[in-house]
Amino acid sequence: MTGDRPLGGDPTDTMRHRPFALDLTRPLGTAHGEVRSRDGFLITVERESDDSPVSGVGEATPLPGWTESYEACAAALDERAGSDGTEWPPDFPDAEATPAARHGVSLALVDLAARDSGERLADRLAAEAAVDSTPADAVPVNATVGDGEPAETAAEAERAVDEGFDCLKLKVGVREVDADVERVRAVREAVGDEIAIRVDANGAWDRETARSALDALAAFDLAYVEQPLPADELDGLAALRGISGGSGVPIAVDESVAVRGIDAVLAANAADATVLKPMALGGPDRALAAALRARSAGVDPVVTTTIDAVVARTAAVHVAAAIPDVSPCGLATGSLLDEDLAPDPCPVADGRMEVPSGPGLTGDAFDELRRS
Ligand SMILES: O=C(O)CCC(=O)c1ccccc1C(=O)O
Ligand SMILES: [Mg+2]
Repeated sequence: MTGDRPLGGDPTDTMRHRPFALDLTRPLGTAHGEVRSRDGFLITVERESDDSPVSGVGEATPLPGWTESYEACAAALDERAGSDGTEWPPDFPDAEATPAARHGVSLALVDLAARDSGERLADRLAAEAAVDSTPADAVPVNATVGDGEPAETAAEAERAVDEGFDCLKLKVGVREVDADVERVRAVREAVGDEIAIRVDANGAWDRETARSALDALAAFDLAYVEQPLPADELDGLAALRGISGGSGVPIAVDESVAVRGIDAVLAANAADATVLKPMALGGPDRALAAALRARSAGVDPVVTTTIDAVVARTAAVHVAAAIPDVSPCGLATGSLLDEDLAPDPCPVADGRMEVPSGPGLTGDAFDELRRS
């Protein structure tokens, strides 16, 4: 056990979970393999101690590479003591061993607590983390573009820009470096110089390949290259950064944070920016804490998900809103899912996502989910 307690939690809370399975509209090609479907658990918690029952909802959608396996997540949720409300406090899922399970449980509890006190989830999280500025009402987001042929990738990028995105994230590392360079060139030519372009290699390259990729990609004014090396290679990542005479392309980490933790990443000086997935870090509270630690170390935090369903995506929007002046986040992924648990309460317009006004995640909008 990491021993940390969730926000909220009361002896009269009862918690339940049920499985769901959602397909993507089409597979998202990444160097880590194709993401085709998202299987997870919806978690509901209810407090029935007084006349006005309050409820909360959470989501645990594991993705190996970032979180525990589906089976380990299921076991952590099944085995959690106190799920019938008779034993409290329950064994809380361990943030390092089962981050997705902990995410689901802690989200349900903090949603309940925020609904109980009439606060937006973002406001509740910011207050608990002692953030002194008021969370935003909208957060900037990037468009997510999977692997594909250069013309296909450029067309998808152009569509995103037409929809109002001014920051694009392209998956790379599925193909040879030369082929990826042509894809990035095609996108830069298609969208012009005003659009921010990020690329995400998902740990595909070794040090030599990464160095030549960064040298070749330096021509395209990239905002950053995400996870150019495998998660564990913190020293290699530090060496790739501009400060040590590299290509000048900023480096972001993602898998490294999930695998090694934010403190190891910061101590190693491994990154200019850090991607933070609440599902991989054990919950919205832990993701916000990591973002604030990164920010104070001069590392730019970016909130994304593992293509989560609407409950966890909405929670991630609240986390992003609680980070002062957050950079574009990878949260505009609802359209990648063929179906979802509930209608999306966060419209995307002009490259920004609206933060629901609450209380909790989104007022009463998930109530039907809570009852199901
Ligand atoms: O950051 C984004 O734009 C969307 C999230 C994303 O790319 C992703 C989705 C599923 C699994 C891994 C990743 C990733 O960032 O590597
Ligand atoms: Mg990534």
